[in-house]
Parts: sequence; C-alpha cells; structure tokens
Amino acid sequence: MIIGITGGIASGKSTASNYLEDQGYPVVDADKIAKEIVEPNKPTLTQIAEHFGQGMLHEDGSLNREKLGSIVFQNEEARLTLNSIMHPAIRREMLFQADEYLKEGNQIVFLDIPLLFESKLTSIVDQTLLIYVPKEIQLERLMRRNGYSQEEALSRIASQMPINEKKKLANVTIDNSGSKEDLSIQLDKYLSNLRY
Ligand SMILES: CC(C)(COP(=O)(O)OP(=O)(O)OC[C@H]1O[C@@H](n2cnc3c(N)ncnc32)[C@H](O)[C@@H]1O)[C@@H](O)C(=O)NCCC(=O)NCCS
Ligand SMILES: Nc1ncnc2c1ncn2[C@@H]1O[C@H](COP(=O)(O)OP(=O)(O)OP(=O)(O)O)[C@@H](O)[C@H]1O
Repeated sequence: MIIGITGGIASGKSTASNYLEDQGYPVVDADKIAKEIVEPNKPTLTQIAEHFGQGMLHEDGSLNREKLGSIVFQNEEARLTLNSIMHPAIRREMLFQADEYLKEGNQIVFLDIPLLFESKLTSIVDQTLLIYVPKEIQLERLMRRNGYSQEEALSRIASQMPINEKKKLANVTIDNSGSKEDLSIQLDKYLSNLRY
C-alpha cells in the first residue's frame, strides 16, 4: 500500500515523515529526490542552466537554490517551466524507490510529496494523508524556519494550492496546530487504524 503524505509548505510533512521513519516505516521524500537530481553534472541541472542561464550555478557548478527560488516563486511561468523540467524525473525516481521498498516486503510505503494535488499525482498512491495547519501558523513557522520576510513566505505559500482546498481533497487529515508530541499521538492513532 502506498500512502501519499502532503500539506502546504512548512505544514509539518517532514516532521511527520521523520516520526514515521522512527517507527520503522519507509518514506520516499520528493524534496530529497528533487535535490539529488540537480547535483553537479546531472542532466536535469544542465537543462536548468540551459533554460534559466549559467547564472543559476555557483562557481563550483552546484545549483544556486536561493537565486532560482527567488525567480520561480515570483513568476508563475518560470515555476511551471522548472516543474516541467524536474517533475517527470522526480516522479520516476519516487516510483522506483517505492517499488524497491515493496519488493523488500514492506506492506506500507509513504511518499512525502509537497505538490501531490497540484501535480495530479494522486493516481500513484492508494491513500492521501494531509498534514494540516491553518495559514497563519503555516506563515509563522515558515518565516521562523527559513528566516524569510513575510513577503517571501507569502509568495511561496501563494505558489501552492491553498491548504484549505487540499483539506477537501485528502482522504485523511491530521491537524498539526498543536505540539510535535500532539502530532505523534495523532499519527499513532492513524497507524493503529490503518487497514491494508
Ligand atoms: C526552487 C528551488 C531550487 C528552491 O530551493 P529551496 O532550497 O529554497 O527549497 P526546497 O527545495 O527546500 O523546497 C521547500 C518547499 O518549497 C515548496 N516548493 C518547492 N518547489 C515548489 C514548486 N515548484 N511549486 C510550489 N512549491 C514548491 C515545497 O513545499 C517544498 O517542500 C527548489 O524548491 C526546487 O528545485 N523546486 C522545484 C522542484 C519541486 O517542485 N520540488 C517540490 C516538490 S517535488
Ligand atoms: N507541531 C509543531 N509545533 C511546532 N513547530 C513545528 C511543529 N511541526 C513542525 N514544526 C516546525 O515547523 C517547521 C516546518 O515543519 P516541516 O519542516 O516538518 O514542514 P514541511 O511541511 O516538511 O516543510 P516543506 O514543505 O518546506 O518541506 C519546522 O521548523 C518544524 O520544526
């Protein structure tokens, strides 16, 4: 069984995923794969440099994430171009890793995918689990974690489907407005009710 974990930026997906991993469940992380496929000399990085210019690279050939982020989170067309370069490779690698875990005999594999609904990836999972926080808490945690100004944080939030819309689409919603311990308790409850 493949379960898709999603949520808005800084809603607590990684915190939930880390807990699930601690409990022994395999988690495939789309953000991690997105970072791996743009390591120096990888074909996806070459494509990004061709589209967005060599100025997107640091002197050592690595991706200047801050610079690319400042472009794509302020310009929808640029973001959609980046998505079209990166998403097929991310999807392929996620499915490959999930399949490996299933072949190893795992009954459940979690996929942590921030853009699960935006990228219409629901067909690759059997169930969707939303880590939800209201927008005000999301904004506060995002600004604190990344040191963003309110404007920077809001432009990132605005590049995603509003979290309240995601709530309508998810099979199961876990509210992460409380403490991290509250989140773990809810995840335990969710896991003990899982039927597969
Ligand atoms: C633009 C990039 C280089 C900025 O890097 P940065 O280190 O600042 O952010 P990071 O990768 O840690 O992403 C943080 C969060 O931003 C959000 N986010 C990232 N990319 C996107 C996107 N294309 N659209 C909307 N939200 C996004 C996600 O919630 C993600 O968890 C990077 O986000 C990127 O490569 N994005 C394109 C790939 C992608 O879509 N990744 C997310 C889902 S697979
Ligand atoms: N219940 C909580 N109480 C307080 N802080 C929390 C809680 N859950 C998560 N956080 C903090 O909020 C921030 C965002 O959480 P996390 O990194 O897990 O979100 P995410 O959804 O994985 O983000 P992204 O989409 O950027 O990958 C982190 O600094 C994390 O430590």
